Amino acid sequence: MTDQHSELADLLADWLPRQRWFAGKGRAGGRPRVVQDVQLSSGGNTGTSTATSTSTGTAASSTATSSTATGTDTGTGPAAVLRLLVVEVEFDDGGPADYYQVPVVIRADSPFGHDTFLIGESSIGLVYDGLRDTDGNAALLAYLRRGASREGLTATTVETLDEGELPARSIGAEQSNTSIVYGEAYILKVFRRLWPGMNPDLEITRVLARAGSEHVARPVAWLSGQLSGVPTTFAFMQDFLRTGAEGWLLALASVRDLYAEGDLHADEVGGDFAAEAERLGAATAQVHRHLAAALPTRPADPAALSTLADYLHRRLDDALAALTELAPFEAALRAAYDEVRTARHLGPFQRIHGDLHLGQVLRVESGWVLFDFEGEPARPVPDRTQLESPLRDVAGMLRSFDYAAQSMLLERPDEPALAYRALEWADHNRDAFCRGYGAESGRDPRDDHALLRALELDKAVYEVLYETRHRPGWISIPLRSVERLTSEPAGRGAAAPALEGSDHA
Ligand SMILES: Nc1ncnc2c1ncn2[C@@H]1O[C@H](COP(=O)(O)OP(=O)(O)O)[C@@H](O)[C@H]1O
Ligand SMILES: O=P(O)(O)O[C@H]1O[C@H](CO)[C@@H](O[C@H]2O[C@H](CO)[C@@H](O)[C@H](O)[C@H]2O)[C@H](O)[C@H]1O
Repeated sequence: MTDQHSELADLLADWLPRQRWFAGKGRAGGRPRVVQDVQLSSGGNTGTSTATSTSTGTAASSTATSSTATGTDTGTGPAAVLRLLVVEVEFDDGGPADYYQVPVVIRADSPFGHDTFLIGESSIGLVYDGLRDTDGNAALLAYLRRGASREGLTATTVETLDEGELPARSIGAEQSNTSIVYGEAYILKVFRRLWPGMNPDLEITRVLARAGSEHVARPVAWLSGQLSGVPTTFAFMQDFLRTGAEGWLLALASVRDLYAEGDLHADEVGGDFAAEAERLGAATAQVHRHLAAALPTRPADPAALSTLADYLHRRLDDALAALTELAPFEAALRAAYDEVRTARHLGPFQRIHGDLHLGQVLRVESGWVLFDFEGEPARPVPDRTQLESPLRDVAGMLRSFDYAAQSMLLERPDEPALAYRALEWADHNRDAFCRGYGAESGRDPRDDHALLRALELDKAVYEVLYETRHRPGWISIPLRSVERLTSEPAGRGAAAPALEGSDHA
């Protein structure tokens, strides 16, 4: 590390743990080291660039070109210098190091009049979070537009990007990554925690777009580099769906309606969400069908189910080691996981979304669009790209209905009537989602009750950990669900009749 990099590392040691996307909270030590530093703009430098434009064959971009042009990158970006740092963070526990992407803008002085985006002051100048800095955002767009390639960091575009003025706004203070919206035309997600290899969000979205799915936003560009010698996705740009309404907010509006109507049931209030939940179930099933057709699958035979049960036990081991709250439920959780070994499962294991919830879906005019196919951010990427039961996504969404209803009770804990209504709202929409999924896939997920229940429990266990780390005030939501689901008799919910000809493994 150069002196300059040591200085930057010192600033980051203080700044990184305060970022929502920093996954090392709770791990002692946390020593950052700058392992890559690529200058993307300099207001007049002369690095060599290779412009690349390839066809991804996406549904909506049949005119995508395949051309390569080499030239000199004159660094036509703004005067502020954008540098893309990759930072390795080692911990005292001796576990594997984590890698983070930290674009920074170095400035001689502040144009902002505040230091909200300031990482710190160093001998080379003021160091700003490059994704919150307007010049940094502009430089990143310029790099993508040019299809530039510098020091192994290559921008690939599906087609020429809109050349108009696209003012940037950054979103994602409370997200796993940081996204920048450009003029309501594009959204660029810059992956914060890096794992070697292609990011599953890019991989899966491209597969679905190529298959003609209406349930993803069109991929338009990405930025790839190297990590540990492996080609790795650094950022991913898609069409911005400007009229999209987030599923989570729509669901909350519906819950609010129900809570406001003292005497009415979930299906009687104006904001009933069930028709949307049903459509969302159908969209999810269609996405699963496309993924099963385009990517590898494997039979969900007893060996695969046993491996899955072992995996659920291991996740529980980790959660129990990290916190005490789940200990009272351990025996019941393990019993539920063991049921998976002899569960029935129609259809193969396949690639899935991996972290599906109401905050990962947008309602546009034509229906539901799913995004963020990255899987659970806390899981290592090689783990997230395993072939899995599609019921994991169903379970994720069922948990989300529970969250929507329960989150609004957090501020009104002593109202039993509302608590009852929350359960009613969640059940009503969970049923609708499963109905929609079943109508599209030919099998109602509730037919695979043992597996669905185990996966819901696994998700709730993950959520207990997630909330402990990120939103301690919300931990009661998944904990109560663990309590409720583990006290359910094993057969509940299996009542929905299996469809004719169902093949039960
Ligand atoms: N194509 C899109 N069009 C409009 N908004 C989007 C699009 N993709 C994502 N978003 C919005 O951006 C936010 C962040 O996206 P997400 O993929 O969930 O990032 P993260 O990985 O950081 O969680 C989401 O809350 C969503 O509302
Ligand atoms: O969206 P991310 O990929 O960052 O997912 C993580 O954060 C989610 C919260 O933002 C978290 O989801 C949990 O909270 C949601 C409500 O905020 C709820 O709808 C989900 O059902 C619940 O799991 C997600 O688990 C986490 O991976």
